[in-house]
Amino acid sequence: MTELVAIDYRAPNAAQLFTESLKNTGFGVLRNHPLSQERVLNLYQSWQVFFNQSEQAKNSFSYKSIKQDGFFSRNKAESAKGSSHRDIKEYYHYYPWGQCPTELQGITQAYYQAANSLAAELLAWVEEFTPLEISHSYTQSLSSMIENCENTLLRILHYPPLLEDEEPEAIRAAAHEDINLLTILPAANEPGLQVKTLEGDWLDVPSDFGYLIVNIGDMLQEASAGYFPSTTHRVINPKNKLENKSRISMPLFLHAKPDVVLSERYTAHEYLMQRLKELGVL
Ligand SMILES: O=C(O)CCC(=O)C(=O)O
Ligand SMILES: [Fe+2]
Repeated sequence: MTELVAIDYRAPNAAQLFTESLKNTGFGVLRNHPLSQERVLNLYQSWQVFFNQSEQAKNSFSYKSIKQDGFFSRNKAESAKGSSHRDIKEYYHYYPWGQCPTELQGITQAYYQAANSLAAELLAWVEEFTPLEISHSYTQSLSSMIENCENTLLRILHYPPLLEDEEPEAIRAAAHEDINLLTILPAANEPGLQVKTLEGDWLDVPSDFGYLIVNIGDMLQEASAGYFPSTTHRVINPKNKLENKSRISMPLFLHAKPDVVLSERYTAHEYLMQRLKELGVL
């Protein structure tokens, strides 16, 4: 794999091309997809206003450890598994049942629903093009794993401009794999996302505005006995002063219902709890 090519969501063979890309690289990039750019841009701008507030104002939405909805300040941000530094970021975990600033509730919920429906459709594409010998071992259909799941999470991330008082080894998001089944992520407003190739090189993910980046998470890797690889990715720091701006991004993490049996080793709930402990946020 040397580059990721964007697939037209509306092409007749999109489902097949997309699933092949996920299988071969852990990532798929879609263009011409139904999540409106205008809506995404509006959310970036509105959440930037939220993040520009004082710590005190933001902390009135502080997350609660078990439920995990709400604001994670920079000094509570997760450290990637195996990393000894916190990522240089702050973020908000939005669930339709969770806390949300009133002025952001309407647009955020509308986006959550649209993104959740698209993610469900993409999971159905993956299911359709899973070889039978692999899908035989799914304990239930992929589509039924997510039905009415309340754990699907919209994370709104803000990576502030660097002040140069950060720990020297800390980066915006250290190398990690996502926990869930599938992640869908509109291109952020600034570059920085990189994916690790099978050969171990870091590759820039195309960040043209309007692209949708999709990746496999650990739960789908676990449920498919490794057939679909959960790919390592990271967000690097701005390369120079000119690039040293706020960066907003908005992944939706599609989750399996807690009681879904992923494999002989884990239910979705057991797996999630183990991973949250590793990230230092439980
Ligand atoms: O900010 C990004 O582009 C990616 C964020 C990410 O990988 C994550 O939050 O899991
Ligand atoms: Fe991630």
